[in-house]
Amino acid sequence: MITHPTAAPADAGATRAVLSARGLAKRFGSFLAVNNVDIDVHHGRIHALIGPNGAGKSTVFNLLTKFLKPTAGRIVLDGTDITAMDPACVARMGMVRSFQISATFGDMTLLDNVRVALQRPNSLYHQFWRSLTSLDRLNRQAMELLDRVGLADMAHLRANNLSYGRKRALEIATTLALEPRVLLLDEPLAGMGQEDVEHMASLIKSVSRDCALLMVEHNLKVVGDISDEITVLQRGEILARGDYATVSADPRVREAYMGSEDDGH
Ligand SMILES: Nc1ncnc2c1ncn2[C@@H]1O[C@H](COP(=O)(O)OP(=O)(O)OP(=O)(O)O)[C@@H](O)[C@H]1O
Repeated sequence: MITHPTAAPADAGATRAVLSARGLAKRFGSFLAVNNVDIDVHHGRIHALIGPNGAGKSTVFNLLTKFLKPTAGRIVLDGTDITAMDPACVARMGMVRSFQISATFGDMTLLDNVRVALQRPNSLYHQFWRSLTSLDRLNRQAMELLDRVGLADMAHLRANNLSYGRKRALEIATTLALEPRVLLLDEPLAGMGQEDVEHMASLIKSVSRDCALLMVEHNLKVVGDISDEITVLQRGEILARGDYATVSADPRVREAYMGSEDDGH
């Protein structure tokens, strides 16, 4: 079945979207980079934003995370209109963006990296920081997060000593310290070898159980394996959306990717 680009997905009403955008548009001068994009990201689900180079994925990502101001449209987070809010404000509301910059400190141990993240103002654990008795709790929590991303046995290594893939797993741990309601990942698999890709893909899947997750990703094999819903952009507009079987069978999507080097299959 091919879904109409502007129609809401069939099961969109089943759970309320944590993050929702309607009629999103972005103009750079006279160039309309994004036009009339609707998107819903649900708790416990992975929504992948895909499309050929220049389709508008990063622009939509930056609009949703408030790094760009939309020319038109509305963005709602947990029922609150965040269209006019700044990135720091939406971060405090639980929208966490990862991978646009490295979030780790190379000279610090993995444990300290996660402890720093747990002490950030928008971390729910910040409140424990001041009291000495809370240090045990902080350490325990940091170790739990490292364990969750498969790095517990390296807790006392310096982050600089990690492989690229493990650094990114550490970034996930520091991101989780903020207890995101919505997690936005910008090309989380970029530059990784196959083994790291598989580890990161299963990590993303496991993380998504506790939040609403949106990722921009070029690796279509992984997108197909772990996404619950996919939005395909082309020239700034929604070309198709639905589950992987739906969008991959859509002749318009196939045509959009023809000749593209992005297909991870
Ligand atoms: N700040 C800007 N000023 C002018 N044009 C821009 C700006 N940012 C993006 N664009 C243009 O908007 C279009 C969409 O770009 P965007 O980076 O969102 O695409 P993308 O799908 O993320 O591409 P890629 O997969 O190559 O990263 C492109 O034509 C790009 O040149």
